[in-house]
Amino acid sequence: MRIPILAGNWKMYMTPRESQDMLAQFLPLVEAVASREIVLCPPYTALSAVGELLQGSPVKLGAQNMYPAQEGAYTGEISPKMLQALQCNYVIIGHSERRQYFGESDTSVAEKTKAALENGLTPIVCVGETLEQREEGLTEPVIEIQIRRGLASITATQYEAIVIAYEPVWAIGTGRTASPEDAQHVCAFIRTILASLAPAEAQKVRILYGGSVKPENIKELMNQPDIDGALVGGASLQAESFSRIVRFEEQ
Ligand SMILES: O=C(CO)COP(=O)(O)O
Repeated sequence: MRIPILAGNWKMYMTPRESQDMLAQFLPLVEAVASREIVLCPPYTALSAVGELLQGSPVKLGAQNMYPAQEGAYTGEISPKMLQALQCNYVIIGHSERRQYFGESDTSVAEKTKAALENGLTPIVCVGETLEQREEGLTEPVIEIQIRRGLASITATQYEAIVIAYEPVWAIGTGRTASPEDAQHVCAFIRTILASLAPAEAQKVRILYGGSVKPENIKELMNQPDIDGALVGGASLQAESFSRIVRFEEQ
């Protein structure tokens, strides 16, 4: 039984003050919700404020990125040790925006995934094809390479502790969601690759879908057998829409 995860990626939005306002509305709306994990990934500058507000609530804290070393002369970077000190449980690794704008590669994804696990953080490893790749029929090979290379640094038993997010690049922030069937198809494909890498753990790995998830489409996505949750961008910034996504059965 895989416990669903509904995770909000706030990207480069939300000051500490704005986060406070959002949480004041959001937390009462989700406090009674059981049998799922709720995760918020604010920007670094709001992690501390959000972490304090989440104490005693069922909502967990995640970061959007990290550097794969404990400390050192890496100006501008944040380490797993620093995230741990703020009681972060999750960290997003290899988001397509980081790959596209900041030169992240499958190699850096592999290093960061390993470092996250070694430091007790659950990595949410992002994969996804571009529109061009999809139109050329390359979705499966692209995803397969991202998974095999991005997870190359971990052992089979560590698979149980990772989360994968399938985020087709063409669906992110575009209002264009993958159909539930298309998303299911790719998530099932991801699980077959995981099964070839870690046969005993593949059924336990949570696979999330991300890309224009909204209250209106979450229920159908969650009804798919291989979709175990969602990684939500824009719709996680408002208490009303994200709480409805968290309470997906009621939509
Ligand atoms: O990139 C995403 C989450 O990581 C998805 O963003 P949107 O939900 O805004 O499309």
